[in-house]
Amino acid sequence: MSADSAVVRPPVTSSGLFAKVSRFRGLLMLALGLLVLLGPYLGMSGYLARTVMLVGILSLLTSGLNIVLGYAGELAVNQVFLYAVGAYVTAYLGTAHGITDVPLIFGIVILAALVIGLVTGIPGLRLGGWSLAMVAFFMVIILPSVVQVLSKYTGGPLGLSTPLPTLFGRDLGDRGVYVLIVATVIIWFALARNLILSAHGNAFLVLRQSPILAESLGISVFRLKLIVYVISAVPCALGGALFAWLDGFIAPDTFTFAMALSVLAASMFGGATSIYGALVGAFLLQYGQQQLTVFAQLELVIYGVFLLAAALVFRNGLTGLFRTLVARARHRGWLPTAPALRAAEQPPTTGLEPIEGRPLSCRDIGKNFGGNQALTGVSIDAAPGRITALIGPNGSGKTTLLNLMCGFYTPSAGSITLGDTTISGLKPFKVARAGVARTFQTPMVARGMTTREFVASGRYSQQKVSMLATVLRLPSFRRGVRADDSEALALLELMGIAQTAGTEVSELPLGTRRLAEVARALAARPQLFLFDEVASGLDPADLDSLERAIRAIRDAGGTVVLVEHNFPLVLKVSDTIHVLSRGELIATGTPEEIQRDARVLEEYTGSSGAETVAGLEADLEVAGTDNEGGR
Ligand SMILES: Nc1ncnc2c1ncn2[C@@H]1O[C@H](COP(=O)(O)OP(=O)(O)OP(=O)(O)O)[C@@H](O)[C@H]1O
Repeated sequence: MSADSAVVRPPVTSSGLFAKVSRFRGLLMLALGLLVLLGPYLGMSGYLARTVMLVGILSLLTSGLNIVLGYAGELAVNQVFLYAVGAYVTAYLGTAHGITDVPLIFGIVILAALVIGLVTGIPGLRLGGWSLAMVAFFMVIILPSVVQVLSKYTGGPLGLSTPLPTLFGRDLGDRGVYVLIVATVIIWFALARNLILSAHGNAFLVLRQSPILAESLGISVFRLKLIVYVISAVPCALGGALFAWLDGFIAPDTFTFAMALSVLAASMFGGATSIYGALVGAFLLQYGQQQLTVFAQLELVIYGVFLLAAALVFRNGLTGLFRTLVARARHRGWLPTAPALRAAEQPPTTGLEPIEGRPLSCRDIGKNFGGNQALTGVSIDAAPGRITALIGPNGSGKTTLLNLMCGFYTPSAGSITLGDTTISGLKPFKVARAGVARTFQTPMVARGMTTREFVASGRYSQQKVSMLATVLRLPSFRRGVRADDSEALALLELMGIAQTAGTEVSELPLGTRRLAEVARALAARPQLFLFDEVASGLDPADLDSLERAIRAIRDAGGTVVLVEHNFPLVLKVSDTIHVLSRGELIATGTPEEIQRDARVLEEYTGSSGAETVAGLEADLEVAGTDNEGGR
């Protein structure tokens, strides 16, 4: 199915207040930004202008933390270090070398941020989680010592004065600095918004919520986290340069641990996963600081209270609270609901474009979990254009074998090949990129994405639209969005759930989520499909859709491996069935052969083969029910 032949992007059907506000939200934000930008020319007081500038600078730092915490899930609170680097580089170049040109300084500062991001991020992210958080804390703690050691350049405890910036040789006065700061903030948030509201932003969401899902989408978790971490350094360093120009003087006591906490508090209070939450949080913190003298005396205590309040009362900050209230109001009918995406007015798609399935071969596979021998000498094959089922009682090793096929486990013995490629031992994201897609026993979906976006995320590793094209909204970005949309909608239609395209995927019922997962797997256009108990929890209508989809994949030439407890489905769709018991392969055959296999009947029913097929089905069905929602 090509993007072009697929379903046309469905029209938005609702009108009214919501649609109008959504359509003009970008314009409203821009108008608000312009109003603030022109503030000094419209009679804004000097005090208010300074507040706006400080809020803007703090929001840049908070935005840096939001990106790394809210989207990469890493508590890297090193924004103040990068802020200091930006400020000192600007001050030093201005005083020692007379370099004050804004684009040049911005270029140097961004480069410095990227280098520091890479140098600290590579080891920090390799160690992961708390180690990275410690590296980040450590960077802030050692800051005064670094300033002292480099006092020849930093002025040590005495600080450095900073000449005013120039733009192409012309001095920027106080108003010019104001415009520069506000314009930088507006541009940064516009670019950040473009990145977050894109396939890359959706990949960030998946990355934070489920590294396992990210890897099975072909995303290198380490690489993407590093990219997010490095990007997050940029606004912090720019904020430092702007602060140096704003105050005209910098000293080590500006870059304190308390400031690091204020950035964390602003992020928590505004909402770490909201694009504009950084502005809300920064405004509250900065305004509070200026208005309440008690703030100066009890700074750390107040930040602590802010953090506690954010953690206990509204975990996604004020913007999250706002979103929840709006959702509730919509639910109760007090506000118009979001525009529903209508299924395309076309008959359901019944076929797929040809898939170049490749043969899967597992040879003498053994898997040992610290003394627990989960698999021993298992050899199975799965051919393109055929459905190969893997059945067996609970604990017989089916999921272990599936996890070996997709790289989540490495075999203790034996090897797995897909066509000519040995995939055993490869990292999961490399196996995914080699052409393997899977679903999970408990569907893995990311919160904050529509079903359409979730299905399109299956295409991410083939994504050819760069982050640069995305933030600048170049034509290639728009082409990518159109292709993603039409492909995702066509696949949702194939699964019979096109009407859910605009619904939050994590809110779908279990059965529909399973079908969305199959559509997501299909979107990756893999050669090998691994379905892990995909039928459990489906009602008859969903089961029909699933059966149709599995057959469509087979008929298109895909290689399908089905781990399943739903025996009627297995019997209906499979070409070959492998039966595992206690980690060993006990039978291989067609559905008819397996139904008559004495060893299989004995394994399932405990008898020597006299039991009926109905008894076997019943046993397998019970096993399926027991297992539902297992992992
Ligand atoms: N990560 C792990 N660590 C230790 N043991 C494991 C691990 N994963 C699986 N096992 C063990 O391997 C054996 C096979 O488990 P597996 O989940 O593959 O069985 P299964 O056939 O998929 O069962 P089910 O139908 O219940 O999903 C079990 O004894 C299980 O306890």
